[in-house]
Amino acid sequence: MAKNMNYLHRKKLNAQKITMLTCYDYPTAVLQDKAGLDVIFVGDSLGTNELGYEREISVTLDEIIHHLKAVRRGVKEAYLLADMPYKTYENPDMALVTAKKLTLHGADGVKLEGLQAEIVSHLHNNGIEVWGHLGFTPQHHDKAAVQGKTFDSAKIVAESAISLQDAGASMVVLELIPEELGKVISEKLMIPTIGIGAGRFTDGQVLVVQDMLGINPREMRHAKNYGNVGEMMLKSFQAYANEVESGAFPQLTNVRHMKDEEREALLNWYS
Ligand SMILES: Nc1nc(=O)c2c([nH]1)NC[C@@H]1CN(c3ccc(C(=O)N[C@@H](CCC(=O)O)C(=O)O)cc3)CN21
Ligand SMILES: CC(C)C(=O)C(=O)O
Ligand SMILES: [Mg+2]
Repeated sequence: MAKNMNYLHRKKLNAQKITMLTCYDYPTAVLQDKAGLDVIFVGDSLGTNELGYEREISVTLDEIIHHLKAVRRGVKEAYLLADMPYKTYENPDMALVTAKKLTLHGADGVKLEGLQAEIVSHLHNNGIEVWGHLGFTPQHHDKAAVQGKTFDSAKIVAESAISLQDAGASMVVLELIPEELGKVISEKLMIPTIGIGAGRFTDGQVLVVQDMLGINPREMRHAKNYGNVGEMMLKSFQAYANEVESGAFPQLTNVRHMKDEEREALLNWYS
């Protein structure tokens, strides 16, 4: 049976870690689903990692939906989450229109950034599963920096997480915060926390797929490279180009031939 919110909450109760990755295309979705990932996530990091924009705020709702539909076709078991893009949840009504479009196109839940308790409760009251996102939030912060390093700022993040839970959020993502704060919030909340650069003690982890595959050349402290896929792609592209130029590809095994009489007819017609 496909994974639902109940499954994710039960994992926290059983002290089992929740696994999550971003995903922006069909073939990657098929592989992540086959690998048994719990949550497959069409984030607005689509913009910077897949579409080549400078910032996440350039991503439109139509672009998220375009990729969400492709990912949906590949996901059978995992929970499918989609980000609400920048400026698409400015008030409760607009947020509900956006969230309904995303769920209509296959999202099991939607995620939004910041302490938006009124919007979270409106979506929750309308049957939408809402994920919060606190700490460093790319839609509101220009430059990546760890949030909640002082007691006062940490308390604000922790209290915001509690407010999101009280407003009806089902899950909360914690991005770029000290490990101590990630631990405190995860212990305090009933709902599961998913960390990215938030230390070892959150209820689950998420990474951007290009970072963990080694496609993104940028080294980031919070990420880990699990396979030099970027290097494999580069080598494959170079080998292909070299073989086409040298005539080594294609070979006899790659081609198809006509039946004798058809070939004869073609050559007769040609000459
Ligand atoms: N490729 C990619 N990976 C991510 O993890 C990611 C995205 N894109 N886009 C959306 C957000 C933005 N995130 C980011 C963006 C930048 C840093 C970064 O510059 N980190 C610095 C250290 C920052 C600090 O410690 O203050 C680093 O060197 O790791 C981290 C997370 C996480 N998310
Ligand atoms: C970094 C994660 C949490 C995210 O929001 C995204 O990839 O868009
Ligand atoms: Mg995002």
